[in-house]
Amino acid sequence: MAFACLLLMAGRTSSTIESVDAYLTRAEDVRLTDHTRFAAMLAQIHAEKSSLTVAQQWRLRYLDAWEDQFTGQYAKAEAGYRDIIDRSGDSTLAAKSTGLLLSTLAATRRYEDAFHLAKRAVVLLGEVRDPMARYSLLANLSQTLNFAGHPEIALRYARMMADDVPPGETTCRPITLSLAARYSTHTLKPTDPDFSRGIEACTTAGQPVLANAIWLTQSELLVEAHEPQKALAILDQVAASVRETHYFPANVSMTVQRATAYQQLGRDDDARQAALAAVGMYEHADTDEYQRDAYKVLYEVEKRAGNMAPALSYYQKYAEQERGYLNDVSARALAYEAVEQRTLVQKLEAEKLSRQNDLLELEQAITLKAVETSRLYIALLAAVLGSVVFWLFRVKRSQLRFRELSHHDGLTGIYNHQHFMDELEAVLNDMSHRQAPVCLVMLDLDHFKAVNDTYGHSIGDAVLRHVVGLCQQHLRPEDVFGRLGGEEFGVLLPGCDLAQGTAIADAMRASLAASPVQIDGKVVSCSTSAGVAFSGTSGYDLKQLRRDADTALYGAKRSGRNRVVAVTTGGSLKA
Ligand SMILES: Nc1nc2c(ncn2[C@@H]2O[C@H](COP(=O)(O)OP(=O)(O)OP(=O)(O)O)[C@@H](O)[C@H]2O)c(=O)[nH]1
Repeated sequence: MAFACLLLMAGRTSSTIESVDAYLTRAEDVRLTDHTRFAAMLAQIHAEKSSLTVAQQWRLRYLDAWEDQFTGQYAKAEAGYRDIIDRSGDSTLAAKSTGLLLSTLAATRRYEDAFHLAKRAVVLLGEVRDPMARYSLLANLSQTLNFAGHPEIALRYARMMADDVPPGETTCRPITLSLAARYSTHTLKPTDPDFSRGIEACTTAGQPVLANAIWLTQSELLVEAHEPQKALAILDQVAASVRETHYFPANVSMTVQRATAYQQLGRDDDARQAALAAVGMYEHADTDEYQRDAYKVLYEVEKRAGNMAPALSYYQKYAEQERGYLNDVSARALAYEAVEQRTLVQKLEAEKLSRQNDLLELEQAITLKAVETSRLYIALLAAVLGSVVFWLFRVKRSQLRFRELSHHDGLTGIYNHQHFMDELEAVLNDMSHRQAPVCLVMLDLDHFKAVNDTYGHSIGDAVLRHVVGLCQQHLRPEDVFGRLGGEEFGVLLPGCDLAQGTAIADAMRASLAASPVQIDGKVVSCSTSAGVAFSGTSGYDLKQLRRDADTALYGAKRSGRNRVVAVTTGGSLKA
């Protein structure tokens, strides 16, 4: 973990060009390798700030933020980086600022913000075209993920960097970050060949901060492996360079390692001195693994010397640091998990929304389908009902028509023989019950065969219809009129005595005789004979009445036609 802290600020080197842009580039390049010069260049360019273009002013803002971060003014640095990310419109500068803001947030223990930003940075990775900006972003992501306790992901980012080293860059940073991640996995040995490869690459690249970080990692592993002599040899070798860079984490790490190594060697005074120097490097109360290790050395040394009071005091401080450090580690892990969970929840919510949307669309589709189906059903039902009604109507009409046909004569429309007889039965029955008078009149056209023969059958039909029409003019609603067949008709006259019945029969006869039919320009004369039977003489029996009426009719024919003959009392006929 010490190595992860050591790498929270990493830089690069470059060349000299004579222009504002070149000047800014040169300042950026030397910020780590020659920080004093960088600070001077920054002051110089601020003096000429008014002549800078907008793009150059944003670059200056970026260098200012970097300097704020380097000098520990994290709030100012963060404001600067966020300003650049949000407003500069320069994707390369925004990517670089995102990377550095990541390390600033981690350094100030705002882990949740840092990991949240790391999530955005991963998205940004796909958008950044500038190879260098992408490379830097990968580096910061690797550091942040390692810091969050996910060295395996950090290692993958470091390998992505190694696979795509931009022109002008070396393998220094990928190796450094890869070693840092591997250190966190506790699988790194101090003899790993990457140490020498990394130190050589970083030294060649003029990156003393990173080269020192690798050295210090190797010595740390040696201390942990209880090989203090070898560790001290490395520390002696890098001491000057570490002091020269003024990089705080490296300086404090080197001092604490030295204290531990001395203590392992039994050089307690040197150990005490180095450990006190390490804790003295902190201006503000803080908790980290360096102080923890320093207080542990102090506690061990004082305990061995029998100084129990200071030993106890150092032990308490050691315990505080240990607790603080562990809290910090778990805070990082918790923050990382919180961001992961939040991202997961957002993703799930988005999926849920999408699913709900799908469901809604499906429901709408189903509703539409249901509406369509209902409409179809309604239409179908209406059609079925319509056809049923139509069918019923037709059936009824057919029934009525059939009844009409079965009750009525097709040519004249009056009752046919059968229905006439049925009606007669009913009416006679009724008359009989009431003992009311009733007459039955039988009509038979005279020489109708001659009409057919002379004018044809169709004119004969027309004459038949004409006859019926004329007769109906003399009949009351309660009278029953029927065609018995051919040119023979019957009329039942309820409530009529013989005289009334005979009179009606004669009225019909006379009307017929006086009304020749005009058809197709032809005048056809027609007469009828009639026989009348009366209930008063024949009774209410249909057969008897019919028989008597027929007899009377026969009498009318026989006595010359075109006349009415009635059956009187005793069965005699009267014209
Ligand atoms: N045009 C037409 N002729 C019919 C119909 N039914 C019967 N006839 C005719 O009516 C005539 C009846 O003739 P007949 O029974 O000899 O009687 P008639 O000629 O009327 O002579 P009388 O009854 O003795 O006066 C026949 O020629 C039948 O063909 C019909 O529905 N239409």
